[in-house]
Amino acid sequence: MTPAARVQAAIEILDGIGAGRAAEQALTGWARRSRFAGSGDRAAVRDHVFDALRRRRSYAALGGGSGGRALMLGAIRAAGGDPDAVFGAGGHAPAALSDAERAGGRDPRTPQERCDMPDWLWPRLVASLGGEADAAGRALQNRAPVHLRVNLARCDRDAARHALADDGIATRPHPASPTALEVTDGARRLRNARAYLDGRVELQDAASQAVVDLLPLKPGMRVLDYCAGGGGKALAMAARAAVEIVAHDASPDRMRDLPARADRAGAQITLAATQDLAGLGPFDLVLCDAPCSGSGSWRRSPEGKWALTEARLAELTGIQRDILHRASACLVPGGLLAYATCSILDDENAQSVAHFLRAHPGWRQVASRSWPVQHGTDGFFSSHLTG
Ligand SMILES: C[S@@+](CC[C@H](N)C(=O)[O-])C[C@H]1O[C@@H](n2cnc3c(N)ncnc32)[C@H](O)[C@@H]1O
Repeated sequence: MTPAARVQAAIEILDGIGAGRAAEQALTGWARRSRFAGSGDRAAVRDHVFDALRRRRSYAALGGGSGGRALMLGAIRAAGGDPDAVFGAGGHAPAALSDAERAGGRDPRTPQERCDMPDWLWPRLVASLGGEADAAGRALQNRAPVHLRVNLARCDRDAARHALADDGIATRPHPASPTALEVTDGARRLRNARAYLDGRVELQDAASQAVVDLLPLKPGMRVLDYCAGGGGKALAMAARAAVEIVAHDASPDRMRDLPARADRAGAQITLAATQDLAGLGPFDLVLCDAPCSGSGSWRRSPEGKWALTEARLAELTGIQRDILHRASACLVPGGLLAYATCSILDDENAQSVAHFLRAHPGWRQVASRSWPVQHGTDGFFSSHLTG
């Protein structure tokens, strides 16, 4: 496909997303209809689409509209390119620009437009991050790096780097965690790399790894991963210390791949349904990697930025408070309750913790840390509580 034909494909996919289709679904539908597209084409079209979703607001301002054509016109203008080299370039290129399209568009005006944030959310971001809100918003406009966790139960970081290099994947150590690598070249080869297939490395953001590094895990401890999901943190805990891990999730289906992942990593993890928790406890440590807005990972899932509403945020904080309350009942006296989110919003972080402490006299926070998204990882928060 020519570069202009890739832009036309992105326009069609963005129009599908604008009509209500999920981004992945719209991309898969296009790929099925476009057997002529090679892997390089598919990757380039995907990048166009996700770049436009991350920067939907500023591209819409620059392109003079919210449809696929306007967003891609905005993208070209934002990059300082020549729209006429793409629109009307012939073949499968987008049709030539109309006079109205040529005359339309303007620079983004407000900080929230420049940072691609919804209006309602901007004051909350400023309240959460103060002068860093702008930097965080701008960080979320860019693609996320690919981070790996080295499974130290299997090999050390240097050995993993060499094994990956043998399969054409270049990495460098990431400062956020002693287990973290950042892929600098060859990320698309990862799925077939031997070190990935045999469990020496896992895909995991460096801040996610750092959240686990902070847990005071000791051999023999009984640990509950209360919101285990796919089990990324449960696997990281298992690799760090000989602890007994029980994984739980309100939607057990989310844990369906965990047994195979644990096998691959050489880890032992017991899956538990909610009704079994009382019989399996109490635990020395309970990790609540709570459901949240995902605002710290909107580089990876940019649709979430535009889908979040005030009502949904309020619902999420309610769920987080309920989880903290329930999880605290699973601990031995004096055990550690570790709360984490991949959110950069105070509402879900310090405020959810403050609410728990107000409702549970005798409990106190013994540690708290944030990983700002503008420092090269997903935005993350963690708090350690004990009662
Ligand atoms: C942030 S994700 C967990 C990610 C996972 N810990 C990892 O590292 O891969 C949050 C999980 O919480 C689960 N969840 C939502 N509400 C819950 C509840 N009330 N109790 C327990 N888990 C819940 C969701 O199903 C989701 O899988």
